[in-house]
Amino acid sequence: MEDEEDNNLLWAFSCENGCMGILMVTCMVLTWILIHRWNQRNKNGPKTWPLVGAAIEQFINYDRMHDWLVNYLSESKTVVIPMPFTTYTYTADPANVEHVLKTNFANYPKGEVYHSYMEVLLGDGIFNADGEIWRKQRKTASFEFASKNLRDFSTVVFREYSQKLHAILSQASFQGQEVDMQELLMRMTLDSICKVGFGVEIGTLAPNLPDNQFARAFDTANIIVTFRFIDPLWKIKRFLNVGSEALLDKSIKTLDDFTYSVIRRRKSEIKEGRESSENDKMKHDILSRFIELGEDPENNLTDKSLRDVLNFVIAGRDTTATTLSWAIYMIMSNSQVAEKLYSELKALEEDRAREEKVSLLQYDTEDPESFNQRARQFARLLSYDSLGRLHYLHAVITETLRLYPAVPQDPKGILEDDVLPDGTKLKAGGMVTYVPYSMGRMEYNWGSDATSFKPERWLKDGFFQNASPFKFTAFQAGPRICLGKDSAYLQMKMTMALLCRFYKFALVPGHVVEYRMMTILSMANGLKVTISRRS
Ligand code: HEM
Repeated sequence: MEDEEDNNLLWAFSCENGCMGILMVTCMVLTWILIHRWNQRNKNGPKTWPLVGAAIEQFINYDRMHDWLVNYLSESKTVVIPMPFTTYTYTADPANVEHVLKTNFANYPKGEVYHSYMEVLLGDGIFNADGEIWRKQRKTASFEFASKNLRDFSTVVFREYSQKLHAILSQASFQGQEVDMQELLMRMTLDSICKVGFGVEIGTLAPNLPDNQFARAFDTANIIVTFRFIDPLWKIKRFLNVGSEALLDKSIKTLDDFTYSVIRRRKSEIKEGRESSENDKMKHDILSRFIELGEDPENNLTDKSLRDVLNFVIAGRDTTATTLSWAIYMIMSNSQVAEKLYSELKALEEDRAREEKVSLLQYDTEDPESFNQRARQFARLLSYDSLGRLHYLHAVITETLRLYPAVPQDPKGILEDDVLPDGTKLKAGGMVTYVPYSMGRMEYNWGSDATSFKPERWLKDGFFQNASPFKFTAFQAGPRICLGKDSAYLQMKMTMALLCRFYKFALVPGHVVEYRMMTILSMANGLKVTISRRS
């Protein structure tokens, strides 16, 4: 009996001690958390929690992450966000951006992590390389992109595909059908970049909008490698070859089969062309030019490095299509801009007809035949030089990129500890990200009307004026500035000129336009519109 009482007493004591212990630990943890939170009362950026940093808040805001950053960056030009095991620094300050992208460029590479995630798709291509490998490719590619041959060839290709798009829209307008502009623009830019890059016709913009194996594999691979950045299990899945990684493997095989067969075909065509010395068989696509350069052993271009022409497809396709989608959305939402643009295009049409000594064909907006003929005539008048005269259109596209940059945030690795011009300390191994989406919306960068869509801000006496590339960062800046910028403007201006001269767009009622959280600022639900014809 006594024993039993002793045991009960012992039990009660140990329970009491246990409870006290738990209580003490709880109090200590709570005090730690309270001190941690108290110390942050004057801190810029999101308030963090011990160990997990700002991960919870970032996770909750994941789908609206770009606007989440806008809120913090409008309070402070640079914010430092602790995360589990690392720190992310985001900046919208042009001085800091110049430091990262130019002044101390060597300290901020794409980095090993990016390279390992993207290698399966991009190999060691220009978009995915650092150091000497990147430098060599940049030199060769810059030379090619500056060539008049490539520019003339691109102009012809972009005109041809804008016309194909015009024809699809014409049919939809006569039949009163809704279309998803983003989907059509994605098809157009894929077809045209495959033509410019590889010299092949993949035909996804044919009137019946066919399914295409290469296009599907390309989209799937692109989505899955992007998903790797937020999928902690991708390496295990890859090792086991299951789930998304198995699908990626299959898609890469399709892309490789296609690319290597084009390389083989193009090589033999070049050889045949030479043997028969038929100059008209000469090709101006990027792949053909690289094959020719590869004949010089100094350039050391293997089939594997020729396959990396895919980098240009990745770099140029979605960026151009999403920018065009947002530009059309901006024009729909700002009718005065649409009208000003229409006037500029009508004036150019008349000027060009005069210059070419042709009379403009009469047409009736209710008659498909004459309407389409006049559009074809206008397209023929759109040359590289005449597009250069469209200053208002240039401003419309640039203003779109200011508010809806195709690459909304661009992270860089940090090789060594550094200090940004505003005093922010950066630790080696972390990430620093310049944020074009936020930069375009900051009053401290663009004045009190920063969030308004105003193409006029880019014009002086009717002429387009550039801004510093460290403030307008849609194309990056410094030694790695986008190589396809001029080519992208050429295609966007060609397409917009033809579409905005002949059509008015209206959003399908109830259609919600919002971005999808991806590396490219695409529209989550596409851009569903109805189209009417203009006189
Ligand atoms: C609106 C259209 C475009 C936008 C907004 C855009 C934007 C960008 C940005 C932000 C980068 C830097 C990416 C990074 O390093 O993380 C980049 C790089 C690049 N872009 Fe573009 N781009 C566009 C169109 C194109 C086109 C049409 C091409 C080629 C056909 C192209 C070729 C490249 C290449 C090769 C690079 C890598 C340059 C290097 O690392 O040295 N881009 N672009």
